[in-house]
Amino acid sequence: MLTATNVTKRFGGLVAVDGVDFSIGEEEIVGLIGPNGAGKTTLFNTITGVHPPNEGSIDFDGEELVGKTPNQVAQRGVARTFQAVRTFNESTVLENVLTGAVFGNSESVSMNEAEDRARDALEFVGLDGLESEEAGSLTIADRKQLELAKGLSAQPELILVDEIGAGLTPKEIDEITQTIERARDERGVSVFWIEHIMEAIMSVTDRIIVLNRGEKIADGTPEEIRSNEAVTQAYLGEVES
Ligand SMILES: Nc1ncnc2c1ncn2[C@@H]1O[C@H](COP(=O)(O)OP(=O)(O)OP(=O)(O)O)[C@@H](O)[C@H]1O
Repeated sequence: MLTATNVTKRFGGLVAVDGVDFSIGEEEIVGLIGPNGAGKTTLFNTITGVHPPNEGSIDFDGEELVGKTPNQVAQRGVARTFQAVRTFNESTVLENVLTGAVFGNSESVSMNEAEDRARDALEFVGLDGLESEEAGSLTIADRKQLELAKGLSAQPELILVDEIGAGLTPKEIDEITQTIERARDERGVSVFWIEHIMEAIMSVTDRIIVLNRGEKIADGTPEEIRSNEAVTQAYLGEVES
């Protein structure tokens, strides 16, 4: 579905992402981990057109994403949730999801259809009944589910999830993990997921990609990553520095 080749992103003299190759398959949940500053968010930004790579290509179902604007990438079927929750707090829960349903779809969607998709996404994440609440009044956990609903309302083929577990209790992390797994199982969505909370990412991913200082240092099943020497060293380096 998505095949990235030699993706490189520089900021001045800093190579934030350095010649990275990876792929995401149909209905696959792939984790993206690595110490702080490893280049994870930058890699997401290269996919979504926010920071196009200086080199490399990103093929999505036979189409080149490099050169497309963030809007075009979204409309092509790649949704994204953000690390810092970006809800419009004064707007209602339904209005928040409507923005995803209207702007994320490639075909032009009527307002009625957008509202149906938004309500459906809210039901999917368990926020039905809260449509008229102000988004700012939701708990952190519910605001994270709302972020997922915004992404899913665009009916994407791939959703990029950025550190959705931060600040949640173990039970809430479990719930959000289940929503992500159901998105794959029931809606056929592929997931590329940055997460620092290892238990969450180890439990549901098919594969994990590890970045360190911009380079891909491992790509394998959770079991393989757990016992990978280079990965252990990268995280130890982080603790020591
Ligand atoms: N817009 C930017 N301009 C300049 N440097 C940047 C920019 N965005 C990121 N960087 C640098 O690129 C490197 C990779 O940062 P990035 O945010 O991608 O890492 P990360 O793995 O997502 O880290 P974290 O886990 O802390 O979120 C860092 O050294 C960072 O300072």
